[in-house]
Amino acid sequence: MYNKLQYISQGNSIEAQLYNIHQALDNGCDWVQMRFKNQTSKNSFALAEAVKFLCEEYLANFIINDNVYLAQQIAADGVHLGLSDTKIDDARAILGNTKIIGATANTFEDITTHIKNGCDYIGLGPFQFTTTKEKLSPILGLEGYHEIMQKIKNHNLEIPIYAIGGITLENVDQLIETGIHGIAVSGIITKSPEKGKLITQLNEKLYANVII
Ligand SMILES: Cc1ncc(COP(=O)(O)OP(=O)(O)O)c(N)n1
Ligand SMILES: Cc1nc(C(=O)O)sc1CCOP(=O)(O)O
Ligand SMILES: [Mg+2]
Repeated sequence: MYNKLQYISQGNSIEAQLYNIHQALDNGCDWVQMRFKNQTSKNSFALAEAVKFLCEEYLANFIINDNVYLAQQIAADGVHLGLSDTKIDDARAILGNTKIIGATANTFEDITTHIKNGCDYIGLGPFQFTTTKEKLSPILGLEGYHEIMQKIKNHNLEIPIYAIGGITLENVDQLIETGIHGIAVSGIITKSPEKGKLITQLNEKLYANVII
């Protein structure tokens, strides 16, 4: 089973990214997506190497946003690809079958296409407005999640769905009720002054009904 809480990294420098990722790991996150936009290859590689080392130390999953070749180069656990990024089958050909490939969806049709193309999980969003990402797709809201999750059930599709976009602690129970597998969050963790408490609360909610 994939972990249910994915932290998407933030920070405008290598140092800021590393600080934020280290804090998230140290306070209980076990899945990091390194999202470091508009950087030189040298900077991205340097950060990725350091994050890989950290994630190994904390036994956390480590995937990279957008950059399939970087994920291959540093042997990350996988990659997350958006609707305008590298195609899933091309990424699979590069990374092989053992790596995680996540894909962004905004509609039920996006999800069925991604499943056909062999992705491992879906990031479905945006749930609500967020300043973390520019050029957001149409906001889904709770109603959008209910509709799409219902269609997934009706078509007997099985793939982990992660809600994403402006999610706060207060949204998590209602999102879980729609049938999502987990959440991918950035701002609430980066900005939290009490990361340990927040991540514990998020994990308690996300794993409340999991029988081990
Ligand atoms: C888990 C997860 N879901 C969605 C996204 C968004 O990916 P994308 O649409 O490619 O946008 P950028 O993150 O690249 O700006 C994500 N990163 N992670
Ligand atoms: C990276 C990303 N992708 C989104 C999408 O809808 O595809 S929303 C988003 C931002 C997630 O960060 P936060 O938790 O700070 O809103
Ligand atoms: Mg992308």
